[in-house]
Amino acid sequence: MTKVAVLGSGSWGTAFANVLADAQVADVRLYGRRADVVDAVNQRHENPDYFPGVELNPNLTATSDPVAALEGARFVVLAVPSQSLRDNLTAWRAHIPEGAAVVSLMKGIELGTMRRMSDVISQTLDIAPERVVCVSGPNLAGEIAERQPATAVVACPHEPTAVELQHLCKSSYFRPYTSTDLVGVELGGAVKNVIALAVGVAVGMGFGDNAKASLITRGLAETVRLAVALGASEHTLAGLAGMGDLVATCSSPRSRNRTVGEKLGSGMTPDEVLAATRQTAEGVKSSEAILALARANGVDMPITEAVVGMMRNEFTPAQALMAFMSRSAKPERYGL
Ligand SMILES: NC(=O)C1=CN([C@@H]2O[C@H](COP(=O)(O)OP(=O)(O)OC[C@H]3O[C@@H](n4cnc5c(N)ncnc54)[C@H](O)[C@@H]3O)[C@@H](O)[C@H]2O)C=CC1
Ligand SMILES: O=C(CO)COP(=O)(O)O
Repeated sequence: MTKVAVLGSGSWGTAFANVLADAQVADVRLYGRRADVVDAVNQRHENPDYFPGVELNPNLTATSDPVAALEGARFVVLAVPSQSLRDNLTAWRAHIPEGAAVVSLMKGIELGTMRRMSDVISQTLDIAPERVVCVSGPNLAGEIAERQPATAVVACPHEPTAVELQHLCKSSYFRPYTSTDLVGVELGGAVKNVIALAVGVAVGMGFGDNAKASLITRGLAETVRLAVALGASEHTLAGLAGMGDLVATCSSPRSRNRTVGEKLGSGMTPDEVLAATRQTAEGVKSSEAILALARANGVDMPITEAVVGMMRNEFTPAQALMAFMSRSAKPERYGL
């Protein structure tokens, strides 16, 4: 059986490891830092912190020893916060098997370097981009842990590797498609978190579906502008990792990013919101990196700019709305 190591036993690491175990074609080992989580997965087939009452596949085993998790792995799946990926990888690097493909589940851009996660992986591990895969799409972890139906995209510049992972994670409730457009798939996942923050702000301010749909649609337009400028195909952004994920995240009260925005929109300060947020809301930090990336490439991203301004406490949600609505009148454009 193909061995797969999943490193990170938070929300998505646990749910994706369970998808792999349910697909029944891989031997899956989940690494977690916390002994109590590891014990609960092994003994009660549950991760009570994230999915209380949800029964995980009994064949899914967990360990708090990364070396044991990584031994013999054909795929190494990474599910940690984007901003800690580089440090985590540096610690794990020596134990990642030669020739293993490395899979990013992250949806963020590194602060400071403006790098996509696949780039951080190939740089830190000194491996070719063809060995790096990204899985993304409309994948709210809670729904997937409950085995509700979902689709996703498995992206890798080396298509056979994407197909190999596709077979390992295809199950009765999880339908993965493949793509070779790693740039488009990664940017779709990272930028949608920022747009979900903006949608959350609108919800928190008490606005309705017109405002939400407007932000989703113009959010997609600015995502496409950035992605195409960086070499992605605009078709990718019309697909599951672009529009699909944007719609799911912006519509779901389960989204951490949308929830952060909602709190901001309802009058809490950025500091108060962050103090009340326990899980990873990638858009908070990635919005800064995405805005820097946009500016470096001459791309206009007004919604991202508004989110950054609100998170920096430079202006209020009401001021951000005013700034957006009073932009110069122009023809509607999608993409560049
Ligand atoms: N939760 C979801 O619905 C989905 C999340 N993602 C992405 O997956 C990535 C991981 O997110 P989640 O699993 O939701 O996050 P989480 O906050 O639930 O879990 C993060 C995990 O990383 C571990 N970790 C390792 N080093 C860490 C450090 N230095 N600081 C904090 N935690 C550290 C934590 O112990 C924890 O197990 C993010 O990029 C997120 O955007 C993607 C799709 C769905
Ligand atoms: O990426 C996700 C859904 O695809 C999860 O979104 P949040 O991180 O906002 O919860």
